[in-house]
Amino acid sequence: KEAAHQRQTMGKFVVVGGGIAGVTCAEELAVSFPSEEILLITASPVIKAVTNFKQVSKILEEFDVEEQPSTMLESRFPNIKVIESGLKQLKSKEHCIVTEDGNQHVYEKLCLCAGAKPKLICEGNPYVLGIRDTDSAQEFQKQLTKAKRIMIIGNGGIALELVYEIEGCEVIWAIKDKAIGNTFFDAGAAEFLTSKLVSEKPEAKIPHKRTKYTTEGMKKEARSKAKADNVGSALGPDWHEGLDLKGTEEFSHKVHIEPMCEVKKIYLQEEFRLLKKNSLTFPTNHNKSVTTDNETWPVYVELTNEKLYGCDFIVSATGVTPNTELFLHGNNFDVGEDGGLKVDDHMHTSLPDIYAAGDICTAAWQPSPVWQQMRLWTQARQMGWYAAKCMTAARLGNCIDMDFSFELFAHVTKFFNFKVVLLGKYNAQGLGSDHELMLRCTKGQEYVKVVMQNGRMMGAVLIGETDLEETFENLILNQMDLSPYGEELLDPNIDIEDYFD
Ligand SMILES: Cc1cc2nc3c(=O)[nH]c(=O)nc-3n(C[C@H](O)[C@H](O)[C@H](O)COP(=O)(O)OP(=O)(O)OC[C@H]3O[C@@H](n4cnc5c(N)ncnc54)[C@H](O)[C@@H]3O)c2cc1C
Ligand SMILES: NC(=O)C1=CN([C@@H]2O[C@H](COP(=O)(O)OP(=O)(O)OC[C@H]3O[C@@H](n4cnc5c(N)ncnc54)[C@H](OP(=O)(O)O)[C@@H]3O)[C@@H](O)[C@H]2O)C=CC1
Repeated sequence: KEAAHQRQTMGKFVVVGGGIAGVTCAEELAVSFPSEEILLITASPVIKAVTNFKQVSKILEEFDVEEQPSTMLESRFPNIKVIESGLKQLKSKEHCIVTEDGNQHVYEKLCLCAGAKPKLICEGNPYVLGIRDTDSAQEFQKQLTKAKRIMIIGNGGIALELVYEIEGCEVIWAIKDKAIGNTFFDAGAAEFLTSKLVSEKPEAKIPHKRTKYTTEGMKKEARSKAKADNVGSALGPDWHEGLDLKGTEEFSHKVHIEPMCEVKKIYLQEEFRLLKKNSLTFPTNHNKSVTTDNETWPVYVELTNEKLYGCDFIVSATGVTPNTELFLHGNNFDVGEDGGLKVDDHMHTSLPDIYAAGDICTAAWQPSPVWQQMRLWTQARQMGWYAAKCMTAARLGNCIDMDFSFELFAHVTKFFNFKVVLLGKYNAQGLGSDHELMLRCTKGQEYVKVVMQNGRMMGAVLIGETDLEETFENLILNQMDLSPYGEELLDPNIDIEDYFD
């Protein structure tokens, strides 16, 4: 009977997910097959579009991101049809998917781009927030306007951005490591940035790109549906620019770092009262000694260093888990250690005619020695584009080489108002002890680190306006023997661009 309600539609190329990976994939397929209908199925009422794309160098790229109603995508690409409905079931043996609206769609080739969700330190606690999409960011902002003190757990991208942006609220930042920003920096770079964190924030920020949210005209009920299902697309560059991240107090910046610890236990107010333990006040420069806090807080966090703090709420900025659960049901996908769908060097999963791209997938090919997967906006775009190219080649029976963007890891972003460029094995990941570091640092201005192995450049961290990215990108790509140049490589008096011209 249910089947009678289902309208069977035929689709050749079907893409699931309206984030940057899915949209890029659908766009590229639409260009390759202009006379075919490409189906984009997405649970969120808005899609993410890349605009103002700029190739900064061979591999480094910059772009703006716009959140747009799906009709805008359909008008730009008349052969893309967006279906605003969550995917309910994947029947890989039958080459068919079922959406929540009850319809079935038969695919010839399918690309799964359903992203990831925050990996929270504990599920179901109303005082533990994760940040992923526009709705969760707005919820965070709403809670922050009423907060005097919050706790941030995690030491990656989101935590780094938040501790710098939040004003008028005490922030206790608990990290597992000795130094801040372990996913992006070593201790040296962390020290360079920490000095910026403890000094005043500058009045004028450097101009930069921002995410625009053009949600006007979007159906209200559709947005609240996405919110209830927690399936919005991930935020991206400068996501916090549109949000006023201010607590209840008048001071600008108050961050206390608790290094080398994790969360031991979280207590709600009543549980804490029964515990009959003392919590601590916010440590300040003037008062580093341990003092009992007399305030009552909605939630308390006990750390593994035995310190106990009360706060208004906790942000769990502790990484992401790929959204694979639904697809694994009844389908025997190979899954990576991080929970992503394993893909080969053609973005193909272990199941016939199913591809995956972006945060949902785990790169399971033998990577170039200077590339690694990170769940980033840029990689989501590159993977979505390349997956479409591979799907096209498979349909036409053509061979296709791995895209050049996977030759070298390259990421440009901004932390603490500094431009940050990461290239190759920027933290000597996987290089063992057989490598050397060269450093150049001018406090408050720039930090340059290169990772060398056997005289070859393997990676670099460039913080500030160093203008070195293009040259270093080339040096890493061409693996030239740089031993004759020694320390001169970072000599600020030598114009390195001319040197290697
Ligand atoms: C706060 C924050 C800041 C970030 N900042 C940066 C940054 O500065 N630079 C950077 O490079 N990266 C950044 N990232 C990471 C970046 O946003 C992600 O890596 C990237 O957006 C992933 O894109 P995606 O298309 O794979 O997934 P997503 O953007 O998560 O999109 C997944 C899509 O799938 C849909 N979907 C999910 N389940 C279903 C289903 N069952 N049926 C149908 N559709 C479904 C969703 O609605 C969504 O449209 C940030 C992430 C966050 C959370
Ligand atoms: N500017 C940029 O490029 C930005 C990128 N992003 C991206 O968005 C995604 C989400 O960001 P985010 O959540 O910060 O994820 P990240 O993966 O960047 O960082 C997660 C952090 O949480 C730590 N962690 C993991 N589990 C625990 C735990 N149980 N207790 C304490 N710490 C823990 C990790 O440590 P360990 O590594 O030791 O496990 C790591 O420091 C990431 O893919 C990130 O790359 C986000 C913001 C900005």
